[in-house]
Amino acid sequence: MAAPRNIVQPSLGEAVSYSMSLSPTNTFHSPPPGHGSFMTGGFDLRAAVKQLKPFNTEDIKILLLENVNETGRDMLKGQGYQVEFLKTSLPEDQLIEKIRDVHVIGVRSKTHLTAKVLKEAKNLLVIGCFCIGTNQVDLDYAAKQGIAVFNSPFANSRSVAELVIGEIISLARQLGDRSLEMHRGTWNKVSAKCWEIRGKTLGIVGYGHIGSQLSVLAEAMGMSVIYYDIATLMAIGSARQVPTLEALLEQADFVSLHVPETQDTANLMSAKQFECMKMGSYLINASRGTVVDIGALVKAMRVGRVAGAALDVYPNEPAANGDYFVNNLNGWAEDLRGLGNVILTPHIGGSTEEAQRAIGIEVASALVRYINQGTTLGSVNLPEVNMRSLTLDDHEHARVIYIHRNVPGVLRKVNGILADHNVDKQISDSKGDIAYLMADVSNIKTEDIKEIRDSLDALSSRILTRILY
Ligand SMILES: NC(=O)C1=CN([C@@H]2O[C@H](COP(=O)(O)OP(=O)(O)OC[C@H]3O[C@@H](n4cnc5c(N)ncnc54)[C@H](O)[C@@H]3O)[C@@H](O)[C@H]2O)C=CC1
Ligand SMILES: O=C(O)CCC(=O)C(=O)O
Repeated sequence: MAAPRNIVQPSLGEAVSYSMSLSPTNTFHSPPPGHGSFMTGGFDLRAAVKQLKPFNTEDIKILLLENVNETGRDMLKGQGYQVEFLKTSLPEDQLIEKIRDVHVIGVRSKTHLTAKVLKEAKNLLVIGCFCIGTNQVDLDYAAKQGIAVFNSPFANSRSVAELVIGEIISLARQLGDRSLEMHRGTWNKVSAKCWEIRGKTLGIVGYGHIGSQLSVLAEAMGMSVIYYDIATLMAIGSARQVPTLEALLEQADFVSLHVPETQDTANLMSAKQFECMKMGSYLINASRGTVVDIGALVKAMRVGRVAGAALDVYPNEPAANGDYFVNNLNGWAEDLRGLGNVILTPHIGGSTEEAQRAIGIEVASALVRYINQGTTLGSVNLPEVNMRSLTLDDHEHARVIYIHRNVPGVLRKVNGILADHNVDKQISDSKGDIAYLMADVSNIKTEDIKEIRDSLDALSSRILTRILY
């Protein structure tokens, strides 16, 4: 069982500001800040939001890794937080050194926030994954430490789907090879084994945000779409769900993978699955590197079972740009580089200006909301609890946030502590072993706040107490 953490609470001080500016040229495919429920957390605010404080905002230390977009950086800096920004990920030893000190960390897909790393993060309140995938974070461990995790669930989905459409055509026409040959000075005009994609069958594995978006685009290009998913999902357009992965592999000319990294998806495409694929079919993987057994893919390509592949993700990816796509990192790298009609990209599926700007804003907004207001709306590892913001009309109010182990009798004890105060509103929810309670208390004096905090901290169920006022 995780021990309760003692967050170093920054000193009492000035209120925080909720202002932010946006470039008028930005296009958003996620709801922008200030748009309906996005910033207000589902509530239509009629009165001015009260700026809550337990801290000087400049006491909040944020570490942003992996070149998080400037929209997100600016928004966090605009709050007055201390923001350190690095373009790359960090090796584990350096990450551990840095994470000891910070209240917030922002990462993308390459920074592994394992239990070993998070154990050292004594002050960490919240993690922002500026991407879709959250497999790089030990979500359970984080929850047990009371560390909230937020991501951006669909802001780069369209970018991935568009990349895949480009790759389907490129593989069918062997564009990568023709272009390489021309770069080397060779004119090689061929039509053998080059195809139109019209009328071909695309098999999508994982029909979530990206898979379903790809389905729409592929049908618009004249393809037939089938999909396999562990959930029964509504087909979009004329797409058709098939009952098994094998059924999909037997029918598809192009197979595109869009599943998350889980225990079940490790080596989802292995020797047995390649044998089920049609002779001369194509594979695209822009999900996670662990989903494909690449050694088995190389073999399937050498015997012509697979006529081309586009890979955007790899089991081991380097922390920074450079000459890293070699066997030291992944044992089969040279084999892949030697094969014809293989498109290799450095995990750029979500790397567009549009996606990165939208992700920056979406995740930074969630972080600001969590730090300043305590609402967990959109958290991937804590129960989602949302309460309307305190307004300027709410004098002498405090917002009590108590993250605790989900064990019997806690609410009775918490309500005992709050019993002599006027609890205006209270919400509690649980997710597995963890529960999150928020209560707005009125007619409260500064000395009451300390007493409430000390009493809550003394409960055996406590993971983390925060009081915003
Ligand atoms: N290459 C890149 O830059 C990017 C890669 N990704 C990756 O793509 C993945 C998918 O993204 P979304 O579509 O947004 O996720 P999503 O969560 O919306 O959809 C995933 C779908 O996969 C299904 N699924 C899960 N396990 C499965 C299994 N064993 N077999 C079949 N279906 C299974 C789920 O039921 C769900 O419908 C992400 O988890 C991430 O790892 C996401 C964005 C960018
Ligand atoms: O762009 C990135 O850093 C990661 C994209 C990705 O794989 C994701 O969003 O899950």
